[in-house]
Amino acid sequence: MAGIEFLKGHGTQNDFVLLPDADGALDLTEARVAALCDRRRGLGADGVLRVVRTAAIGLPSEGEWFMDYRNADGSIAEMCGNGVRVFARYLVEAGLVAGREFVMGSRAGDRPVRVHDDLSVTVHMGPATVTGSSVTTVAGRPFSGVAVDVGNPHLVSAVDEDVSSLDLRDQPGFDRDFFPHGVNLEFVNMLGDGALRMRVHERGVGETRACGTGTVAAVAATLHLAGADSGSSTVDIPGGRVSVTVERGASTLTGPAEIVARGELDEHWWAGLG
Ligand SMILES: N[C@@H](CCC[C@H](N)C(=O)O)C(=O)O
Repeated sequence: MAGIEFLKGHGTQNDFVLLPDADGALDLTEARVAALCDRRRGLGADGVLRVVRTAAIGLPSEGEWFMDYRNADGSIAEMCGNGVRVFARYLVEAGLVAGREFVMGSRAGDRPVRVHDDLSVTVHMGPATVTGSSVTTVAGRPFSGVAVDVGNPHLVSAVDEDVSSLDLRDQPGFDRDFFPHGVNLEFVNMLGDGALRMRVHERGVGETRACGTGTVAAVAATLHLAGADSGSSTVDIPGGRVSVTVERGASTLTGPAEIVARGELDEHWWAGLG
């Protein structure tokens, strides 16, 4: 029985299983995504990127290819900034796009990308919009934060202590009335010259080593706290470094994209997950 093609990749160690599925034939249930992402009973990943033609998924986009993103728990999210870079590199290397500048679809809208000669990728991430303020609690301690919408929801807390000292193993508390669909929680140290250090607890995943949309949210939030609405910054996350520019109504994210492995899923295992 033929297997199902997969690739494994990561962007600043935010890791993904890619499932090439041009015609949208895979039945990608929540249970299958959760099993694939499980680091013991599956391949292990923070999320799944289904590579599907826009025409096959039936969602609006000018792009030929659509990033159908799922979190490790099987939930659907609107956007993934690290995933988009890995997805773009895959499209280029698989010869599925002409050239290195193209538009990809996502549930948060179209994302123009450019794959550079060194295979890092710049993504036009759209607006990063400050939507208010709220509070998160880590181990019972409250941290106030700036809420930012980057197509998906974020709450960014600038903290005085070194972010590496925070215990993010458990789900931090947040206001479910403010974030009825959940939220990604970023904790940030401002290092001077606009540089940031960040850790993140992602909706639908837990702590990850990087979150691309989160880095854009972090730059937008810290600019907001400084009374500005545009600027550029590097953001250091446990998995590496990205560069972010935020302007009024637009933002870009540049960072690495790696493909680590490719292979076939066992079809009996897949079928048994239902
Ligand atoms: N890791 C991603 C964000 C993935 C989606 C997020 N967990 C959500 O539920 O909104 C990134 O790199 O942006």
